[in-house]
Amino acid sequence: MDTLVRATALSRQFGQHSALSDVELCLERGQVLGLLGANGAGKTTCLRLLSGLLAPTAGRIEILGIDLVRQPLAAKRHLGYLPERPPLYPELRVDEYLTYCARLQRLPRRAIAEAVATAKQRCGLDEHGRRLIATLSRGYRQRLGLAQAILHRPAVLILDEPTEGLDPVQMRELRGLIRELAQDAGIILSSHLLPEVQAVCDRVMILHQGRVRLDAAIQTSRPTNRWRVQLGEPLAVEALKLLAPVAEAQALGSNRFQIELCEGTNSADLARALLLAELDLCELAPERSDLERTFFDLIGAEEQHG
Ligand SMILES: Nc1ncnc2c1ncn2[C@@H]1O[C@H](COP(=O)(O)OP(=O)(O)OP(=O)(O)O)[C@@H](O)[C@H]1O
Repeated sequence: MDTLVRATALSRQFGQHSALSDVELCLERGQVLGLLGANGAGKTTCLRLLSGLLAPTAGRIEILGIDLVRQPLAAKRHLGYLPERPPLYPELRVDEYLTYCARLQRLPRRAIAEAVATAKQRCGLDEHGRRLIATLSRGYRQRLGLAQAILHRPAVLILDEPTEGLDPVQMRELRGLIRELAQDAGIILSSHLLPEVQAVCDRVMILHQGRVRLDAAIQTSRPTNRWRVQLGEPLAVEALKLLAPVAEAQALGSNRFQIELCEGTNSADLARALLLAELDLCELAPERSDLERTFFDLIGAEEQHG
């Protein structure tokens, strides 16, 4: 395994407030690690520590084996960082901005034009080099933020809520780009959106009040095909098991059931089968994914909106 980031016993206090406590984190090449948590859980603090923008109160961070606190310049050479709001200058053109960032990254002068062209190409900005940043849409600003983060081809990319504020099409494109970038790098991103983490990450760390509550691989092998059904009147669960689309059924109450559908069938097949059996269907809703259930079990439904 090629370990890119290792954080041990990482903590950060703000006065008396403990924003992050005893976090252990490990990122391998090719991996996308998602930090998931409600507002104020400590995600941004964690990412700012890992990117060297904030000093830890305690603990150690190694980037490709280099101590980030003791050798910040050497370690940061391997890091690309996209903060929640990309640091853009609206009065500059895309090319000017990326050239400026390449100089800040101390890329050799002769390598700058090619690095800018490659970053633009990877982020779908080929046609936009001459545009003023002030005139870019939110999605394109985010792409530009990502382009500045990958200019120097870092081994580690740290992305703070990368799809925040994007429309669904832009979101999908950016997720595709993140997966593509992960082919030869390691990526840590934060999000408070469960589907986002499920769509793009291999591992998830759930943070709650600054502590890691779960660190686990994401199961992508089989999408859940479980549904919650409420009928107008009580029914024995065995009767449901006889319906063609139903692979498994479990009673949650006299008229409420959790149903697992057979492969190749969907909720419309289930609804049709229930109606054909002259059952009074009151509600049919997708069951929460495993990650969603875990999140709610660990953190509590009320914190989701906190
Ligand atoms: N500079 C600071 N000074 C004081 N407290 C801070 C500072 N930065 C963060 N905090 C506190 O640390 C805690 C964690 O904040 P953080 O921004 O890391 O959470 P988050 O998970 O990124 O939240 P969000 O999803 O809202 O961005 C919060 O209670 C926040 O108020």
